[in-house]
Amino acid sequence: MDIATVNALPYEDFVDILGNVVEKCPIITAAVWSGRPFLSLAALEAAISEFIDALPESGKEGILRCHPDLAGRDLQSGSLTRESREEQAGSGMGALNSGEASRMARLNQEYKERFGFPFVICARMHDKENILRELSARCQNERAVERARGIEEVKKICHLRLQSLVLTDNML
Ligand SMILES: NC(=O)NC1=NC(=O)NC1=O
Repeated sequence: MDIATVNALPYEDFVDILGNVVEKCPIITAAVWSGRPFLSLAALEAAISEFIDALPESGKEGILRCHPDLAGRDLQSGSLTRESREEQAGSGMGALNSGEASRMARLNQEYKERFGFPFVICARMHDKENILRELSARCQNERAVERARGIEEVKKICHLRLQSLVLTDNML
């Protein structure tokens, strides 16, 4: 699908197709719909990014809380969204040994207790060793730093999800 097709989508289809580019936050897609027509995929992405940046801290933290833990309960119970399932599988979250799995669970819990929102990282850009290293390191940060870092990661996840749905302009 190219950006012209995206611009021609009725609202329902726009949200059906693009509603999960930010995990479990279709409100973001619903909000940017009124900004069409988008001159390019980059312009659509910028509209999403601007909507997120304009949110108060509570809104940003709400977006982070919509993300399932890496190698967490949702993965164990098979209730991840398709996108998250693919992302987590790709980074080896489904293939942790028992030591790695318990370390992930402990660090995720520690992170969440410290910040009040979950650790979020763009899993497609990391392997499991890197994710564990990042999680351990980022636990030491301040809340404001992690809120901003988590939102940066949300935008990377969104970028890759959009790339898989909409042809980038130079591919037309
Ligand atoms: N807590 C997370 O970082 N979750 C995730 N990152 C991804 O890239 N996909 C997820 O489900």
